[in-house]
Amino acid sequence: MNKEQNTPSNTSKIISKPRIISGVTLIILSIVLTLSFASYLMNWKSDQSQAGTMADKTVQSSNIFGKIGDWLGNLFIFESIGVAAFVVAFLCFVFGTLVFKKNYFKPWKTISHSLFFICWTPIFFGAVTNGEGVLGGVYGYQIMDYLKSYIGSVGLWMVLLVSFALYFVLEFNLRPSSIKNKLNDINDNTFGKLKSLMPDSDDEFEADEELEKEIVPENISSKSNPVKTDNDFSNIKVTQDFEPIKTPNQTSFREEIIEPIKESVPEPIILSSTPTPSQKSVVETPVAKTEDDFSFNVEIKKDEDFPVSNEQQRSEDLVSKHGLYDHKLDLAKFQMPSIELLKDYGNEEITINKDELEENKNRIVGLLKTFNVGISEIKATIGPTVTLYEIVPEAGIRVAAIKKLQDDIALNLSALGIRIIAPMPGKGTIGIEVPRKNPTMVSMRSVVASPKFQSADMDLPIVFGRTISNEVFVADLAKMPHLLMAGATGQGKSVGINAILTSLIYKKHPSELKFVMVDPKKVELSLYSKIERHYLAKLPDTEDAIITDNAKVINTLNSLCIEMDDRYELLKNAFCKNIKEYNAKFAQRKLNPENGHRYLPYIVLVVDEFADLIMTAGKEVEHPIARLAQLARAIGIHLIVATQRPSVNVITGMIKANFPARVAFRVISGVDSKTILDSPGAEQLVGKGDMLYFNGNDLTRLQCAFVDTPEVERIAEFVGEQKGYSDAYLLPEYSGEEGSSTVGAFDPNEKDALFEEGARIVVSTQQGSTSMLQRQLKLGYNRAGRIMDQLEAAGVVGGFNGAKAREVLISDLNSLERLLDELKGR
Ligand SMILES: Nc1ncnc2c1ncn2[C@@H]1O[C@H](COP(=O)(O)OP(=O)(O)OP(=O)(O)O)[C@@H](O)[C@H]1O
Repeated sequence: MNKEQNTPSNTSKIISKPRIISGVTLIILSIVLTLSFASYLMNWKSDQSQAGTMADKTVQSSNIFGKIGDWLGNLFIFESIGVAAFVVAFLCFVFGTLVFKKNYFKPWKTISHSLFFICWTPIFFGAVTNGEGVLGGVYGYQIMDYLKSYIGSVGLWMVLLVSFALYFVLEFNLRPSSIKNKLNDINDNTFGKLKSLMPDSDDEFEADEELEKEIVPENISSKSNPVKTDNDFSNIKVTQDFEPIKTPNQTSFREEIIEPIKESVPEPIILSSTPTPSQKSVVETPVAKTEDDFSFNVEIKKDEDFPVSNEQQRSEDLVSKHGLYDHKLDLAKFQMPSIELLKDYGNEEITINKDELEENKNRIVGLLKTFNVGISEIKATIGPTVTLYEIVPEAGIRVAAIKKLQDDIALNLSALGIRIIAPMPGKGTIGIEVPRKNPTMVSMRSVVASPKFQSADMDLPIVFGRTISNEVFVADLAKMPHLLMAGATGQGKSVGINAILTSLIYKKHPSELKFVMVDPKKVELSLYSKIERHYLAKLPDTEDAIITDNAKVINTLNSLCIEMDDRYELLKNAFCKNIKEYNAKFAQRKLNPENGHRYLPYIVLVVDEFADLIMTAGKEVEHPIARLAQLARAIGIHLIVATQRPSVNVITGMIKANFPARVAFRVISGVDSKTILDSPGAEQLVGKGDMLYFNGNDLTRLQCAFVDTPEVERIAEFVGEQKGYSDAYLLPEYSGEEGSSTVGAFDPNEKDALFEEGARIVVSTQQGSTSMLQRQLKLGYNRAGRIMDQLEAAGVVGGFNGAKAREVLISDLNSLERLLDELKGR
């Protein structure tokens, strides 16, 4: 079963009948065995002579359980493992309690301890008794005899002692440091106490009796601090697990305490004549007694003085036993894709075409001169697609004057893709980006292999490509936190999406990341179906993880909203602010899976063609997308929404406001560029992956890395062929909401109370718009949508029309009133 996907909900505490029966049976059996064994040990000599007389009624057994008890004792103790048979009885008891779901015992730990004693004790008693009596049983005697014949008595004892010592070291994970600390503790607790009660023989100062009386309780009070702490902890559980709490200062802690007291002895100064209980747990620094004869204590509380909560203790125990939780464990052998799967497109060195550079420079300088713009300096930076010419204008020339010349310069340079950046942010220059005649392709392989990406310490690193100064550009999707992509057809959008997905797959283990893929074009993302059981998420009971049907998108988006709400609940219960903190806490075993806690992978929703969705499903898609975009960043759900048509009815204000990070490939018009980037420029790009990235503040021109379909296919195959989870990551179930389905016939009984009022508003304004109804009637979207559907069923408005308002079928209020009367009569 896929651990990751199956969140244990609250385990039922109701115990089934068969469990009760088996639990009681095991516990009774353990009692019978214990009593039989004990009784057998007391009477075995007499009872053994009656062996084989089970059927003979005249023969009596002295065992408390009669012949059966006798038989059990004989079988387990004499013929098998001697006194270690009690361990078997104990195991029955342990399993009995486990069946009742009582975790008094840790099953594996108990079994391993028991097995050791079942093996070791008979041999030990075999060696001690030299086979006499029943303490070692036949097994103990024979093994002991066998070992003795090979390694002699000394060897046998050495084996027994060494194995016992090894058992302790391994079972209790003893280390020299912890043993030393333990010994120190014992030393301090016993000798230390005594010592503190005795006058120091080295001390030259001879304390008079009265003074000693005052010092003694003080010494105890100071020194009792560690002792007290130990006792406190031992109430919970004394193992080396507490070492982290004890070790830091305990030894030095005591030294610190003893020192000042010793020093204080020669002077007639007393710490505190009446120590209060609270003073026992603090470090006390004596300060010289003043003339006024009152004592003055300085307290510095140490970490170990504060009680450790049960929760914290539990998680520390778990971590020391099992280590941190490893979310990769389910797919521990999973291999991240190698760089070799990406195609090497050969030399990507940028070649300098001096003639082209010189020519462009002369043109720019000449042109600016004709417009009376003098230049004091010009510098060129060559990138993969464009060359950036940075101009330092002569003193007194206004930037706006140069900006106005943008079109003239472009015309003069007879090239597309001129972008003027005036002024260059952070520099006192004006930038002119001119596309190169022979651009250099940026391969995915080169950017993935770059140290910048390899060493990127980000939650969801994405390598987009290279900047115009040929620098690899890496951004963190988790920080964006959602990305809106637009670009006219054939300008590199799909390649861009593949570059993003590839970057994430190269950096994230399947346990850390899941994609929800929406592909209305049906072919763009189909390659990723191979990685369904590794990286994809889907709704339960759906066949394909990649969603191509718009109706299913609505369910998936709503399901993601439920997942978001669930995750917020988990974060709230765990007192965490974001997914990172939550997962860290989970790894430290501070969150109990029995309370629904689980490791949360990031979820990235990729929508390849958003326009198509908005056109067919309108608000039903817009609302959950906006909701996710507004709220989902903290809980690790990030959206990547791409569209060919960046028009305002696709990228609505609500969507735009929630997607601060945007990518624009070449678009058709300046208006489209403004819609996506809030500024012109994207219409000037040269296509083929030439893009602008806007992160809310800066606009960066990039050449997107190129990753071809066969490369993606190879990566998907490489991942898909490896062992995956049993299924895709399952999103919460979502059964469609009312109003989202098809509209049936008008039912007057189900008519909304505001139906008539709504109808009048629609007819009087001649607008079949749900949001208008929402505003006018001050309703929630769902109710307004329901009224609109009833209006449709009643024939007041036409059918759903994408993002557009519905057609109003009734032209005036008189006709409407007639219709309403008619409906009432039905
Ligand atoms: N980063 C790039 N580097 C080089 N060439 C590219 C790059 N991106 C795209 N191209 C070229 O442009 C072509 C079209 O790219 P792509 O399929 O990504 O366009 P698109 O915007 O997704 O188009 P559509 O919306 O119609 O699917 C590619 O086949 C490729 O030849």
